[in-house]
Amino acid sequence: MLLEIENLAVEVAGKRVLKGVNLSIAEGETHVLLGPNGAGKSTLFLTILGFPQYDVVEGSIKFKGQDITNLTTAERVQLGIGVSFQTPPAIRGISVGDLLKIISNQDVREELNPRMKELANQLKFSDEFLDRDVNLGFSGGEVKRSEILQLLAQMPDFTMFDEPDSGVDIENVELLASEIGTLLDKDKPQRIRQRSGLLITHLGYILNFVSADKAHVLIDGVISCSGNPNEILEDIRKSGFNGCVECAQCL
Ligand SMILES: Nc1ncnc2c1ncn2[C@@H]1O[C@H](COP(=O)(O)OP(=O)(O)OP(=O)(O)O)[C@@H](O)[C@H]1O
Repeated sequence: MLLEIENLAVEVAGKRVLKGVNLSIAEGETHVLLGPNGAGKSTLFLTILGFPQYDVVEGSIKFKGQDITNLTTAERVQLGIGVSFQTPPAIRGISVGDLLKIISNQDVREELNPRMKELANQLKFSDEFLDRDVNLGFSGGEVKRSEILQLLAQMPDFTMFDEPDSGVDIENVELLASEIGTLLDKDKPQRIRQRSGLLITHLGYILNFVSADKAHVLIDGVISCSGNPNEILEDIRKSGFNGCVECAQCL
């Protein structure tokens, strides 16, 4: 298993948000995390990433067989974990181009390397755009495309995407989905895929363009059910999260 989460309980600002989450993701797999507002989806992401305000009070997180529960965020990123944030902060004084150089271990005094320039072009970013401060005054779509560009500079083994399609128009969703496919080895046959991912989506629109192996529904801090993404989404579209709430009560 690439990622193994066992009985994870997490408190934020003194409130227990995750109440015993179990989740395993194998190499080459893409999983989807569904659930109503406030269920704890982003909390799970930020705990996997090791943000200090998310206090693990029970359970463990293993990555590539190593217990990472007490590692810093920087150590986890070095091990190969990446994230596309739902609403990333603006960074004054650091340009997108400089950030890309830092992520891809390039000297910031040098020209951005041709591979990154080409990726920036693919994501519809001009040279002038690369000189702008990260996320400062960016449109919703530009923020999302910039997050994906940073991930392409990093190429993590495991990537979490928090609502990658929210606030993005149809044309740009297709573009983003194609790059997300690159980050998840979708251009390779399933048996030789190595990169894995976990995707939060509310409406499931992105799944029309990015295939997923398994979905999980998080209700009030526990995973109430797991299974085929299309079947689970269809149930939720028909009857909302009511069925999942009943399942959660049986756990
Ligand atoms: N830093 C924080 N301080 C206080 N409460 C927090 C903090 N972070 C999360 N919470 C609370 O934890 C609960 C879960 O929030 P979280 O953002 O993880 O939910 P979510 O499932 O991602 O929701 P959404 O679908 O609306 O994005 C919410 O009640 C939220 O208010």
